[in-house]
Amino acid sequence: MAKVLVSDSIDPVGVEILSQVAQVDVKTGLSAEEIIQIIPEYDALMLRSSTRVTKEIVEAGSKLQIIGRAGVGVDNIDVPAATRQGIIVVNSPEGNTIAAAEHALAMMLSLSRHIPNANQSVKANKWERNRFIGTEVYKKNLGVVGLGKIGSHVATVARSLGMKILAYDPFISKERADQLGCTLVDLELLFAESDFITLHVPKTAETQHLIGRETIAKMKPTVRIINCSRGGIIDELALIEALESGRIAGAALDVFEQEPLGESRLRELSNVILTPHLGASTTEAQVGVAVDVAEQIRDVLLGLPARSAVNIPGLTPDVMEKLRPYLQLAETMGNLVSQLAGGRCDSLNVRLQGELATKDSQPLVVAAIKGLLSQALRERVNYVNAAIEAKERGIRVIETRDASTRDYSGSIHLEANGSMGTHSVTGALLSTGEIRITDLDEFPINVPPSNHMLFTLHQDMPGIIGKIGALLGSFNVNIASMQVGRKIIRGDAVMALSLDDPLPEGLLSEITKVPGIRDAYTVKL
Ligand SMILES: NC(=O)c1ccc[n+]([C@@H]2O[C@H](COP(=O)([O-])OP(=O)(O)OC[C@H]3O[C@@H](n4cnc5c(N)ncnc54)[C@H](O)[C@@H]3O)[C@@H](O)[C@H]2O)c1
Ligand SMILES: O=C(O)[C@H](O)COP(=O)(O)O
Repeated sequence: MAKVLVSDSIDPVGVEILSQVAQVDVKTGLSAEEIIQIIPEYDALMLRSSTRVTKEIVEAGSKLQIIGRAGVGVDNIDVPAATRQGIIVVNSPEGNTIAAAEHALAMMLSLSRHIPNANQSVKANKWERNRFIGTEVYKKNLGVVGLGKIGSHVATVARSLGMKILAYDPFISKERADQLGCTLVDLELLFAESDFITLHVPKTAETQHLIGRETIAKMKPTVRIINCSRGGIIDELALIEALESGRIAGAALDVFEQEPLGESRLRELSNVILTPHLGASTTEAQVGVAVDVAEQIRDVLLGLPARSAVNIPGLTPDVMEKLRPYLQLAETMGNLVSQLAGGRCDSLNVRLQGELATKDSQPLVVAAIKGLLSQALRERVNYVNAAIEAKERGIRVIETRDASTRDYSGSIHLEANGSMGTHSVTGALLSTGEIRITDLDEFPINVPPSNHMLFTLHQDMPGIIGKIGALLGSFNVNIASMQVGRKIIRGDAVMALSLDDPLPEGLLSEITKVPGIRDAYTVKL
C-alpha cells in the first residue's frame, strides 16, 4: 500500500480521502532533518505553509510521486527541484480564495475603525469613545495590487462598499478590469492616490519588497496598507519606520518575512493589526483545500492525472477529455521516431495538425518529448520533467501548428534528428480510438503500432516483399501485419511490419543484405 506523509495540520476530511488508497501518517511540527530521515518511505507528501520542502527533502524523497499543497502558495516548496525529479506538485488554486479575500476586507475595516484596539480597551474596563474615531471606506480609493482570484473578489466586495478601485496588474487586460469595475493604473498612480492599499500578488523577484522606503515615500500620509498575500512583499523594516514616524496611518499584516513572526517592533505599534497567517483559516476553506488536494493525491497514486499541477501543463477537464486519447498517440510517436533516428537526438520538431493545432494542445508536445526520451530514461521521465530533461540533454524542441486538416481530424507529425539521421512519423487516431502510423519519412502508410516492428527503406521492385517475408519466416518470426508505402511506382518505398516476435540477433543485418533494401530499422514500442 502507498504511504502518505501529512506534515501540517489539515482538515480530517483530507485524511479520510487519502486513506482510501494509502496508509496516512499525520506528523506535524517535524524539523527538516526529521523529514529527510523518514521521507524515503513515502509516495506522497501533503502540507500547508508551515513545512518548508527544501531541495534536500525533495532529493531524499526517492519514492515521492506527488507533493500536495493544501492551499495556494507553493513558495515553501522547491518546485524546480521537484520538477527535476519528476515529482508532481499540486495545489488548490481556488479553495481558499474567498477566505483570504474576506480576511483582507476584515483587516481593512478593522483598521479603519480601530476594532482590535477598541476591543482591548473595553476588555480593560475602559470606555474610550473619543480615542477611536475611525474613517469611512465609502468613496475612498482602494489600490488593489494583483487583480487575480483574491484581488478580484476584494475589488468586487469593496465596490459594493462604495469604494473606487484602482488596480495594478500587468497581466490583466483592460476588459477584465472594466468587467470588475476597476480602473487599471500604473503603480505610481496607485501609490499616490490610494487611501487603502491591499496586496494580492505572488512572491516573485519582481514583488519582493514592492513596498519599501522608496514606494512608501510616494503614498498619502493617511494611507493604510493591508498584506494578506506573502511576507517579503513588504520590506518590514521600512514599514516599521513609516509607522513609527507617522509617515503612513496604519497597516494590517497577516503574513511576514519570517513565520512565525519572531521578535519584532511590529508588536509594539498601536497602528498595526497582526494576525498569524489566518487568511485561509476558515472551516469552509480548510475543507475545500483538503478535499481538493487529497483527491489529487489519491488520483495520482491511482495512476490518474492531477487537475491542478503547478509544474505540468494545466489541463481543464474539457481539454483533458479531448486530449486524453492523443497523449498516448504523441508518446508512441515520440518513442518510435527516437528509435528510427537512433536515440541520441539533437532536435525534435512537433507539428500539431488539424483540430490539434490549438494552444490547448501543448501537453501533446510534452507527451511527444516524454516518448522521445523514454528509451533512454524509462520510468525516470514523466510529464513533469520531460521538457526539462530534453533541455538539459541539448534537444531543441520546435513546435508548429497547422490547422489544415488532412485525412484525419487531428494528427501529430514528428521529425527527429539523431545519430541515424533525420526521420519523421505521423500518427492519427481512428474513430475507435486506435492509433495508426499514417506516414513514415514522408511515405504514406497505415499501420497500427505494435510491440515489435520492422521498417525498411527499399526500392519498389517485384519480389522484394516476398524475400523479406521468407527471411523472417526462416527465423520463425511471425508477421502480424504488413504495409508498403511508395510515392512513385518502382521508386523508393517503405515497408512497415508489425511482428509477433522480437527480431532475433543478426536478422537485421541479413535483411539489409537483401538486394534493393537500402536501410532497415527495428523498433520496440
Ligand atoms: N494569507 C493567506 O492565508 C493567503 C491565502 C490564500 C492566498 N494567499 C496569497 O495571496 C496571493 C494571491 O493569491 P491568488 O489566489 O489571488 O493568486 P492569483 O494567481 O489568482 O493572482 C495573483 C495576481 O497577481 C498578478 N501579478 C503577478 N505578478 C505581479 C506583479 N509583479 N505586479 C502586479 N501583479 C502581479 C497576477 O497577474 C495575478 O493576477 C498569493 O501570494 C497567495 O499565495 C494568501
Ligand atoms: O497560500 C495559501 O494558500 C495561504 O497562504 C494559506 O496558507 P495555510 O494553508 O498555511 O493557511
